[in-house]
Order: sequence, then C-alpha cells, then structure tokens
Amino acid sequence: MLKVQGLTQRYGSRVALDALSLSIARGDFVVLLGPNGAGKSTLFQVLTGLFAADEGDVEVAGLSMRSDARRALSHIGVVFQQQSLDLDLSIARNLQFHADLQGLPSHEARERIAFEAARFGLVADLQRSVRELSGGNRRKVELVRALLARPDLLLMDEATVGLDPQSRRDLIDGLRDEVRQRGVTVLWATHLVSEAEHADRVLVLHRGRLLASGTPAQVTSSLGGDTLEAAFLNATRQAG
Ligand SMILES: Nc1ncnc2c1ncn2[C@@H]1O[C@H](COP(=O)(O)OP(=O)(O)OP(=O)(O)O)[C@@H](O)[C@H]1O
Repeated sequence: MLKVQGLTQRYGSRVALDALSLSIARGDFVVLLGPNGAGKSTLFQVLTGLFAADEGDVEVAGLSMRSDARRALSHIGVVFQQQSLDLDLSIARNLQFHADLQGLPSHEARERIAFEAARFGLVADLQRSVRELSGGNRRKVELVRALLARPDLLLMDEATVGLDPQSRRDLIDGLRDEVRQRGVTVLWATHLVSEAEHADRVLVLHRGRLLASGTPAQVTSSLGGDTLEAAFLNATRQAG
C-alpha cells in the first residue's frame, strides 16, 4: 500500500531523512516510533505532498507521488499534529462541510457521518460546537473527518498529543476497529512507546534512518532490551 524508496531531505546541512526506505502492506496498523527530531513530520509532509523530497520517491497504491501525485493523494486520509476544526461550528457541520469539499453525495455523507460518529462515541454530541468538546473528542472528530472519503491509507501525525491515557486508548481502539472492519492501512507517528505496543508492526526512526522494523517483540529483541521502551531508549541514545 505504501512504498518509500531512498527518501532524503536536507534542511541546509541538517539531514532530516537519510535515504529512508520502507514499505507497508495493506491492512497493517503500523506505528512509526521516533524521538523528537527523528524526521517523522518531515516524512509525513512528503507523504502528503506538501513538498517533494530532495531525493527518492513515494508510492501509494502503486502510484508515484512524483509523477502521479493527485491520484496517489486520493488514497490518503490524514490527521495532522495541529488541530484544524472550525471551533464555532457543530461537529455535524464541520463534517458535512468537509464531505461537501470532497464531493460526497449528501446521502452518503450523512450515512458515513452517522456510522463513524457511532464508532467513536460522538453521536450525542453531533450538534454541539467543537469549542465545547474535550481535546479527546476533538481529535476523534478530526479522525472521523479523515475517514469520510474512505481512504485506503490513513496517516496520523502525533494525533494523541495532549490527550489523557483514556482518550488515547479510545482513539486507538476506534481506529483498530476501522482497520479490522474495512482493512484501512494506518501509519501512526508517535514518540510514545506505549502506543507502539499493540501495533502490527513498529518502525523505529532516528535521525532520518530506520533503526528497526518488525512486530513489537521483534523490534524489542533486535534493539536489545527487556521491554520495547528499554530497547527504544537504548537504541535512540546510542545511535549515531
Ligand atoms: N523547516 C525546517 N527547517 C530546518 N530544519 C528543519 C525544518 N523542519 C525540520 N527540521 C529539522 O529536521 C529534523 C527532523 O525534524 P522533524 O520535525 O521531521 O522531526 P519529528 O520526528 O517530527 O520531531 P517532533 O517529534 O519533535 O515533531 C530535525 O532536526 C529538525 O530540527
């Protein structure tokens, strides 16, 4: 579903992505785990077409971001680090507005909004303004919004920043449901090891390079440590 080949991005003399290659199979829930400055946001900016990297290419569903960006992007849904809902509109209006932008027929939009709102426990709040919602529910609305166009690949860039453990859990559980039922592929960037523990695969990124890739147990043993957290801390402290 996603193939990244030899991606390099420099900011002056700083190398944010260093010939990075990775691939993700359809229906996988993959956590991209990296400390601050590892290159997660830079990677997401390239994946979402905000800019082309200095070198390398990205393929989404077999479509090159360099030569066929518009079609490649049509397969992607994204939740960025920065929140971007209209605070004065209700949840329903925010979602409807986005569905209109995507050109979804209104009966389909209504069905999907109702379906996803139920999955994420938002039904009772649909007519409330976003301003009145907790941070956790705001993130859920953004996730529902990203799912409206039924993307094949969902990118989540540190989507749980600022949420308490229960809200983080609810968001991840809702998304895992989506993965199970619809086979959506998820790339979830975070610096929180606890969010990687239930992933199908973990990719450990440090200084723009992949240090390890595999199930949480495989990554723990390949990086050397009793727990994923110990292995991650050990590897990102040592790696030069
Ligand atoms: N616009 C920019 N100009 C210069 N350097 C940048 C720019 N954006 C990122 N960098 C540098 O590139 C490297 C990777 O940054 P990036 O934001 O991609 O990492 P990150 O893993 O998303 O970090 P965080 O978890 O802190 O958001 C860092 O060293 C950062 O300082």
